[in-house]
Parts: sequence; C-alpha cells; structure tokens
Amino acid sequence: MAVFTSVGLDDVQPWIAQFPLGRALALKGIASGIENSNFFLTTERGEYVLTIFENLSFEQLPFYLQLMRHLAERDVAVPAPVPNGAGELCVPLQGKPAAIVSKLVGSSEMSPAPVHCAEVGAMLAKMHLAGLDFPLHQPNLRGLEWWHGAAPEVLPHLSAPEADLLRAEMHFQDAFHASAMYGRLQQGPVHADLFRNNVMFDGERLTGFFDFYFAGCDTWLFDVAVTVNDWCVDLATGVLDEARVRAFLDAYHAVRPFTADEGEAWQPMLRAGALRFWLSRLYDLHKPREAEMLTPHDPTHFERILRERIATPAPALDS
Ligand SMILES: Nc1ncnc2c1ncn2[C@@H]1O[C@H](COP(=O)(O)OP(=O)(O)O)[C@@H](O)[C@H]1O
Ligand SMILES: N[C@@H](CCOP(=O)(O)O)C(=O)O
Repeated sequence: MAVFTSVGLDDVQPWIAQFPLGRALALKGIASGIENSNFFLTTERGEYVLTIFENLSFEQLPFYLQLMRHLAERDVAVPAPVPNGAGELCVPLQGKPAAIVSKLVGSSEMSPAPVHCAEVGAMLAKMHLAGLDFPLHQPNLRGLEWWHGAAPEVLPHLSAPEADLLRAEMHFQDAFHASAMYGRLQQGPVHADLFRNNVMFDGERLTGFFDFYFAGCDTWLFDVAVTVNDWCVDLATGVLDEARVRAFLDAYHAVRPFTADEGEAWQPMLRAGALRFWLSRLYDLHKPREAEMLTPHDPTHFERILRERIATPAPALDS
C-alpha cells in the first residue's frame, strides 16, 4: 500500500483551482510505490498523477521537477509537471509538498525482451543529451560520498565474506573514481534508478521514464550501468543476458556514441552500479529510517550481481 497521506476528492477540489486543469472529477490511490503517496487524478482537462512527497522537502524538489519539465520540453518521454497559475510546480497539500504530472500510458514491462531494452537504451541516450543544457545542479546523493558514509554503518552487520567484499570493492571504486580516465567521463543529469518498475511501456513502445527522485548529476555511464544491471540481467543468477545487453548498448550508441574512455570504464562502472544498490539495500535493511514504510528490497540480489560482474566481463561497449 502506498497511500501514506489520505486525501479525498473534497480535499483536492479547492486546492486544484490554482491549476489550469478544470474541476477534479475522480481521485484514486495508487497501490504500488514505496516513497510517496500517489493518486490517479481525472480532471476536466484529462488524466494526471498527483504525488504527495512523504520524504522530500520543498527545497529538494525543484531539481527533480524542473528536470522533468526540461526533459519533457525536449521530447524525452517523461511525465510533464503541471505549473499552477503562479508558475509553481510544487505546492503544499495537507502540509506536505505535492505536484501534478501528466499520466503516462501503459504499464511496466517486468520481463523485458531485447526490443524493450533497445527502447530504453535509445531513450536514455536521448535523455542524457537533452540534459546537457539543464541549468540546475545537484550531485547524485547516492554516489561515492554516500557510500563512504553508509559502508561503516552496515559493516558490523555483515558476515566475514560480505565484509571482505564490501571493503575490497570500496577500495577498488576509490581508485577507479580517482583515475584520470574517470575524470574524463561525460557527466550530466542522470536518472540513477531506471529499473524495470520505473519505465512505462505500451506493448513494445516505450511511453516514459518516471520516478526521478534519485536523479542527480553523475557520469552518463553510471546511469547506463545501473540500467543494464537491472534490465539485462537474469534475476535468479545476476548473469547478464548478452542479447539484451547488445540491444540496449547498440540502441544507446546509435543516439549518443560511447567514447573510448567509456569503453575502458565499462567493467568497473557495472561494479559501481551493483555496489550502489547493494549498499543502499543493506542500509535500508539494517538502518531503517524512522519513516520507513515497507519491507526493504533484498540486498543479496545485488551482492550476487557484484560478485558476478567481478568474475565475468560483460559484453564490451562499442566506441
Ligand atoms: N506519471 C505517471 N504516469 C502513470 N503512472 C504513474 C506515474 N507516476 C507514477 N505512476 C504509477 O504509480 C506507481 C508508483 O510510483 P513511484 O514513482 O514508483 O512511487 P514511489 O516514488 O513511491 O516509489 C508506479 O508504479 C506507477 O504505476
Ligand atoms: N530501485 C531501488 C529502490 C528504489 O525504489 P523505487 O520503487 O523508488 O524505484 C532498488 O531496487 O533497490
């Protein structure tokens, strides 16, 4: 259940008058999701999604909402936030920040084939290029610095082999992030959490990326690695499916060619993408936030992926 703040049509009616959407006709809570309260909202002007943010503050939201607006204006398939009459994208509802965005058609593709991976790869490259002139900056808040804060907190909860892996990978990633080659990688706004459940498909047609609330500025290749580690993986073993990886990378490369530095950084970056989610899942399991709402995801899935990426080279990038 993912409606943490309950709102009814009567609460929304006076509030929605500030938006150019006409009257609210229906409001229905959305069951999935773990961070925010989401509702399908029907108004006289069409179908929207209303989100009440449970953990993010008014100060944090402009980066995410402005980024979505920027991308939507450049034809990237993302929900477009609707400004109110004063041009604000985020306004209080029940004392919490809230926003209305356009509703994407379709549903998540949880068993992707190469054709779906190609769609995601091409749209991700388009998104990276469209973000080049986005003026706001926020670092990836789940990047190397966060890993250094989280690792000592989770280490006491790990078995000896897990602790050895975590220490060794942190050491490896420190060296990778400090390298001249890493410093030359193209950076910009990235989604940073583009898992299967954060993309909509209508059949084989991608209709949008959503859930931008882990977005930040980081290397484009990190975004590619995070996405490939989810979309192209055999969920039971963590092994990459070559056909899906090739479809994804070829489609990305056709829109935004990979560089030679990215080719060199690819294997360590896949490990970085696995470490990031192993760590955050460990952290959520052992150090739950006070406002934690649902059962945390299984960390061993990403431990398996990390071990697999260390043991077996992934298909190479073209450059
Ligand atoms: N713009 C949108 N268009 C259509 N459905 C959406 C949109 N945004 C969210 N949803 C639906 O709401 C669900 C929860 O959204 P999500 O952003 O993943 O929540 P949370 O941030 O709480 O994890 C999604 O699985 C999707 O079904
Ligand atoms: N994708 C992350 C968790 C973030 O949850 P989301 O529903 O907001 O995408 C993970 O799998 O650990």
